Amino acid sequence: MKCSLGGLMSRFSRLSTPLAGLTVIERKQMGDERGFFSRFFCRDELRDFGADGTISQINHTLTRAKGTIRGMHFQRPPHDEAKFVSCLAGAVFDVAVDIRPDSPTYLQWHGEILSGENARSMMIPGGFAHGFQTLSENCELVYLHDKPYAPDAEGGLNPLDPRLAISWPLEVAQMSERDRAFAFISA
Ligand SMILES: Cc1cn([C@H]2C[C@H](O)[C@@H](COP(=O)(O)OP(=O)(O)O[C@H]3O[C@H](C)C(=O)[C@H](O)[C@H]3O)O2)c(=O)[nH]c1=O
Repeated sequence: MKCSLGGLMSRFSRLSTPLAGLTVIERKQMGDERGFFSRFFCRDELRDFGADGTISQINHTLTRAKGTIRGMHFQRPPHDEAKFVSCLAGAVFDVAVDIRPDSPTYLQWHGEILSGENARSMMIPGGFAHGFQTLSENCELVYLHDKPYAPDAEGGLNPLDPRLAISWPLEVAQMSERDRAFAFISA
């Protein structure tokens, strides 16, 4: 059964990125005088999310200060998770880093602005580290994960690592001690 009101109209647009497997999904908003309705996720249409479009966990974060960086986080295999990242309030510069050892774009990054306004999500397969910088105050993000949280399998890259050279838009306002402590990648 198609995931739409009887018709075959897709509820999402897809934008490709320079990193294979990393996709930007744009939610279509069906507006009327009251506001809009949009489908946030649809397993049938987004079956390429993770293993088979299955959602294992949904997380929600609030980041209060503009300029804060969270990341760059990942889980090691076999817990390497796909993430569907959306910003419902505020705006963030969302970044994924290719950490697939055999990838031709290994250690390359791609960034997108996600905001409540632009209705965009980053669909990130396993094999990427993820992080973001807030571009406004009080940013709320929702993450869909295709695998459960596995703290013993957590890893991270330093968001300020010169080897990654991520072009963060703002001065860094806040980072957790844990994120600051991630070692730089040796040359
Ligand atoms: C990720 C996660 C964390 N936690 C606990 C662990 C800590 O006690 C607390 C905060 O965790 P952390 O400081 O890792 O939160 P963030 O720095 O926002 O990390 C997240 O943001 C970056 C950008 C991501 O991409 C990851 O999804 C996620 O790591 O929540 C859980 O209980 N379940 C979870 O799935």
